[in-house]
Amino acid sequence: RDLGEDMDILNANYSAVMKSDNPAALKKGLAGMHEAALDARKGTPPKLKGQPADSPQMKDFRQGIDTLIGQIEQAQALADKGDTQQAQTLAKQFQQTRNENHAKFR
Ligand code: HEM
Repeated sequence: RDLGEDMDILNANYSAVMKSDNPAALKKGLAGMHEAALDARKGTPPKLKGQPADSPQMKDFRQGIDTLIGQIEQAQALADKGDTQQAQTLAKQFQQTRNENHAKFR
């Protein structure tokens, strides 16, 4: 899957997460985001095409994805405890991670 596809999957699941009004839908959306983020981690932004995988910018890109993955996992832990409200509050913060990284890499 290419990075753009993973981003579209992230996006669709993020909408589902923010709109979800029941724990099952929330968990499903978070799981979808997690899977897409793991695949995105293997990708290369078109802007960085041709760079070696260990270039500073590529490392920074993966760091950004890792930040998102960490946040998703925190939200999953809350959702698993039944803390739906808290999980959604945390999910709002994904936006900042998205925006910061889009400014750099998109
Ligand atoms: C909630 C988190 C995020 C959402 C919902 C999201 C959503 C999107 C969407 C909808 C696109 C346009 C995809 C397309 O061209 O079809 C995109 C592109 C992109 N995003 Fe994200 N994104 C998120 C987080 C991130 C993070 C954390 C990074 C980097 C560390 C990132 C890097 C990129 C890049 C490089 C592109 C351009 C891909 C391309 O043109 O092929 N995104 N994103």
